Amino acid sequence: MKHIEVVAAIIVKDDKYLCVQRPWNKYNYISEKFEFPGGKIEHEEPKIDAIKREILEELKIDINVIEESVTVNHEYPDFKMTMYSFICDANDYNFELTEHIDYKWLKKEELDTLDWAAADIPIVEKLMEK
Ligand SMILES: Nc1nc2c([nH]c(=O)n2[C@H]2C[C@H](O)[C@@H](COP(=O)(O)OP(=O)(O)OP(=O)(O)O)O2)c(=O)[nH]1
Repeated sequence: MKHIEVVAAIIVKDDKYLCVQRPWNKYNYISEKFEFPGGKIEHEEPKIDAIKREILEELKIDINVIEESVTVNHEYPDFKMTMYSFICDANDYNFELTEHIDYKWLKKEELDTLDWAAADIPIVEKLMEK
């Protein structure tokens, strides 16, 4: 089974977390689900470079990586993934959605109100217990 490595940014602003909604996808289990912005690591790319690159591409903002958070290993029906998550902030939060269809800034106790991609559940749980 295909194995992908993904980086995800947990972007924090005033104690709220940026949650973004994926567009429609042929895999119904990730289609229109909420996630943390990010994407696949390129060949031999350092993880910090990957997350900064993905957020610049997806949201058009420059983020600061504060610390690494949970690493999730998850198996979907069609592929396996390892996802590295990072707590991040930004100097300018004026982002543009270039790929996602919606976003929400939520307080930690509100995070479980969204329909998350299954791989994100361990990250959400960790944030909620902070
Ligand atoms: N970025 C991100 N991807 C996630 C999360 N949760 C989750 O299951 N995924 C899955 C969805 C996708 O199958 C995969 C990330 O791939 P992607 O398609 O967003 O990555 P990419 O931007 O590099 O896309 P592409 O170049 O292949 O179009 O990881 C998450 O919180 N953030």
